[in-house]
Amino acid sequence: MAVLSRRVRPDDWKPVGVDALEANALKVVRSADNRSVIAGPGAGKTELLAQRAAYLLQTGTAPPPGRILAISFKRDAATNLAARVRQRCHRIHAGRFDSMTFDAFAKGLIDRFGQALPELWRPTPDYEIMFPNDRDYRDFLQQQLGAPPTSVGIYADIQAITVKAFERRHLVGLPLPLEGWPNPTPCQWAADRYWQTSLRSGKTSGLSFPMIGRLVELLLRVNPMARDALRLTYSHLFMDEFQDTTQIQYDLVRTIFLGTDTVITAVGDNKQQIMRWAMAMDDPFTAFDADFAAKRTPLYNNYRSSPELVRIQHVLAQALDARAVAPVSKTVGTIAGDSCAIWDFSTPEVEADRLAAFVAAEMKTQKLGPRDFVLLVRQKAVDYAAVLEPAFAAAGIPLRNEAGTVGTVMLQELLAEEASELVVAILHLAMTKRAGRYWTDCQEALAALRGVAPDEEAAQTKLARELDAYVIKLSAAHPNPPKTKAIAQSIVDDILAFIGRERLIAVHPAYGQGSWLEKVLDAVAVHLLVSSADGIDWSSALDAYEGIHAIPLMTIHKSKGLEYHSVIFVGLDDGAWWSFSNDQVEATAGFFVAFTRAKQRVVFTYCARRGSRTKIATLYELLSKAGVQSVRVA
Ligand SMILES: Nc1ncnc2c1ncn2[C@@H]1O[C@H](COP(=O)(O)OP(=O)(O)OP(=O)(O)O)[C@@H](O)[C@H]1O
Repeated sequence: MAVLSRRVRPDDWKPVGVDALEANALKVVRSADNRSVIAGPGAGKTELLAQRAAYLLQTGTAPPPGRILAISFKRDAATNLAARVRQRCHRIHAGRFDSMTFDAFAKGLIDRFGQALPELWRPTPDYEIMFPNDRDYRDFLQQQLGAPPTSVGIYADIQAITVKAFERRHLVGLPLPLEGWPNPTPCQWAADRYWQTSLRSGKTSGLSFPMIGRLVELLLRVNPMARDALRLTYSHLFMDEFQDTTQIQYDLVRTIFLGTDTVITAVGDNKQQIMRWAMAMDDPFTAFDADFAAKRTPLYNNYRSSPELVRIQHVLAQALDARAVAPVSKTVGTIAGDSCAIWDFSTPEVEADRLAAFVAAEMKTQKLGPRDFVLLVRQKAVDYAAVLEPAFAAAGIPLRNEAGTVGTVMLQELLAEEASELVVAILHLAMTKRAGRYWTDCQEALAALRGVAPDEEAAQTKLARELDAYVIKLSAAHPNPPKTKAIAQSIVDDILAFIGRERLIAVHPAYGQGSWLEKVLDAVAVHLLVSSADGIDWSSALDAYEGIHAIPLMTIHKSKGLEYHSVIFVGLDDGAWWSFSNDQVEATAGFFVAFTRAKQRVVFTYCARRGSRTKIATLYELLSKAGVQSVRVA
């Protein structure tokens, strides 16, 4: 698609890369006020943000040196949005679009300004990121804490604090008091002890992401210079998947941007709210509309799914929101036969064989690739992978558990890490034929790392020569993919030395903190070695690294924001949905998210050996109401 580097008059601007936007989407793209966009799956919410970025940058409505900040919840959602903007905008424009996760945004701020926090709340500069779980909180409350001072309360008061309430209500539930809690209640005393232990008990502080969010909010509340710097930097703020915003994140946005000229666009879908367990607010849109005087704008189209799937989706949507409006599918149905069915199997092994055969046949007859399919499960993907993987391998389709870990890093996260992307791009350029696309990627990434602007021609040419010389040397040194961990490690180290460790850290501050860069680089080497097995050539090894020829297996949570031709949901049974009755709304929302990832087909599988279907009878009733049939397959 053609991208513009010159400025366009707002009246002449046209959507880039799509034929048209629906009327309301276009209004939001061109809006100069705060907007909340609540719309169903596939309505083009993320696309709307990409188009709005193009509009603001190409028309000069967001003039330089101002920048646009886009905050997403998941790493791959942030990378996906950045990629859509890069496709639609000239790199001079796309360079002013910062797309990151909430956690990365908060962490970047604490890394830059954290030492300006008052001593009581100041972490050590080399703090570690912690992921405490219920057991850790229970240990702290019941084993480590002991009795409070008599002025605060008695031991029984501490014992009465539930683990769930401790984190979400007391530890990070409210903005932090600058001077600490003057007359603490037993709960506040316990929270204070946890904070002080985390900040100061070891050589380095240990902080969870919610704690970092609270510290940043405090930092910006009491440090007007840092706050003003952000307000001046960002003329526009986008928030994707806003339904999953936590109170911590919302308070942070409010502290930075409330009452400023920064124009905010928040998009999301309440029916896809599946993060309440992770402290998502009950109704962030209503709070946002009230605080920021945001104008709510609905969207009515569905650009992802076929008319038949949109019809079934609407039955599910109404179970979550009785007032849901039926969306209009803008996609043509392309498959013969049922768009959705429940397939019953006698055993998980038979199920795996039949699914593998089905996918292999569909790939052949419909000319689909393995990445047009996804195997979704509710949780414990590893257990399902153990049965599914051999069956798919036997059918010639590698299966990849995206939630699996490489070293200490989750595979899905590793692939979105800048360090991993850079190493792979340089390897493609050095080791494979027809690597033109990687040339541009490498040149742009290196220019960004070295601070070379796109219009500095002499510096760009020098960089191109250096890159050229380096890839020739690298390919001569390693004609074949690595056969040992030591060689894999030495390739990664060599590339890092060329890129410049310090430069990488300067541009991506997360790598300068703790041992994260080492963990990522180790995972890159391990994954490179695993992908190079069987003496294959570089091109196949790099394809295996990126999983290009593998069918992905993932949980519903990991599938948010993604889309596939066919979704195969394995295990629609009480076993997988054991907690259904605890939070029926959130579980149904999860079911809705899974269903709505499909463009053309959804298959649910059931196998009695994994559980019955009485606890989740409501889900079966919904499917039946939508006319979905159960079929006994084998
Ligand atoms: N105006 C449009 N014209 C054509 N295709 C579009 C348009 N808007 C979005 N799409 C396509 O429709 C699909 C869904 O869009 P997008 O991912 O932006 O939806 P979403 O509302 O963010 O979905 P979800 O909430 O389910 O993640 C994508 O493949 C996107 O490229």
